[in-house]
Amino acid sequence: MPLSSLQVAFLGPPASFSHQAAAESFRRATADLVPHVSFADAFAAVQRGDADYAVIPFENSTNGSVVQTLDLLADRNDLYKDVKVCGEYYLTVHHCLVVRKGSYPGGLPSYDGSITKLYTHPQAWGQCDMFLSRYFKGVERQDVSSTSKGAEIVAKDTAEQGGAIASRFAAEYHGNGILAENIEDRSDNTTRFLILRNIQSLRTGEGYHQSLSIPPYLSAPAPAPASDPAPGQPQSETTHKTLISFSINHSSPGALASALLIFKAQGLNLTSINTRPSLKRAWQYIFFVECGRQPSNENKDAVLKALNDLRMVAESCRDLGTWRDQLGAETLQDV
Ligand SMILES: O=C(O)C(=O)C[C@]1(C(=O)O)C=C[C@@H](O)C=C1
Repeated sequence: MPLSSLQVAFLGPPASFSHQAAAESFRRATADLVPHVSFADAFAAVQRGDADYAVIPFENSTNGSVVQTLDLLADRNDLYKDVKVCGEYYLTVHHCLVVRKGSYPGGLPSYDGSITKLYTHPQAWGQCDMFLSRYFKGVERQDVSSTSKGAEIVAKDTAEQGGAIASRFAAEYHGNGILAENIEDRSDNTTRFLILRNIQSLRTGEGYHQSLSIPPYLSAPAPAPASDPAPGQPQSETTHKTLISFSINHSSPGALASALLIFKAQGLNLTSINTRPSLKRAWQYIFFVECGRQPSNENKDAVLKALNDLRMVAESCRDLGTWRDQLGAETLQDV
């Protein structure tokens, strides 16, 4: 029986950066890319099984973590208990100042300062700070659900002179003009997206990945090689990353230090730590720890052991998934 298309959720409307990341990361699969109005909707679609995967921004090289995503991963109300990370994708993000088609034909050199309102996703402001301070100081800013939504508003609303920060793709998709291109502070501006799946779904299990010829990083952990490597030698060059969230009793001295030492004891390399408020008590946090290991026979149970030990010292603890690093081992060591 032919396999039906994969359903891949992304933050819409079409032509958002999330759309681009979804299209690029599933380019080798037969997939329907389905827009959702919020990250929460995309998480819910994966939890319900309406979507096989979701492609969700996690952090940006200029502006840092996407807190909305961290809050959804924190899952304080147990809404997304089967949603886990199975891959990642890095997208270089170039922003444009998008305007209504036909306005400002002379471009930025002759821009007269008449734009009264700017629209974009909250993540994009901090990525274009220098350009905005130079040309749009004091102009009202309105957060919208995505960069693409901002471009759509500018195209439709003829009552005001609006501008949006969005991609060239979004400008063209919504029929806009472009006042300035590459307005991001740093030319290497990159957003890392996480690829989420439902761990209960057979359609997103490892066997399914392999039968579909979809990107290898969606089938982490990697299968063991035919012959065992020499003791101490890694099984593959690719680092496996794991994301774990936990909360601890802050009143106990050294509780956080003890929790972090567990990763070291298991030979897991900590690559990032994020926090979000627990929302149980003020000034108490949920910690998100990302750790990496080069898979070897010696460390194949390292994550499981770390989770078991963590459960002894943490108030709560959750395995949010393991996947193959897409940056490459050398780059990871440099960071
Ligand atoms: O608004 C979009 O186009 C998105 O896909 C969201 C998002 C984000 O939240 O980081 C994705 C990439 C860019 O960093 C800016 C915005």
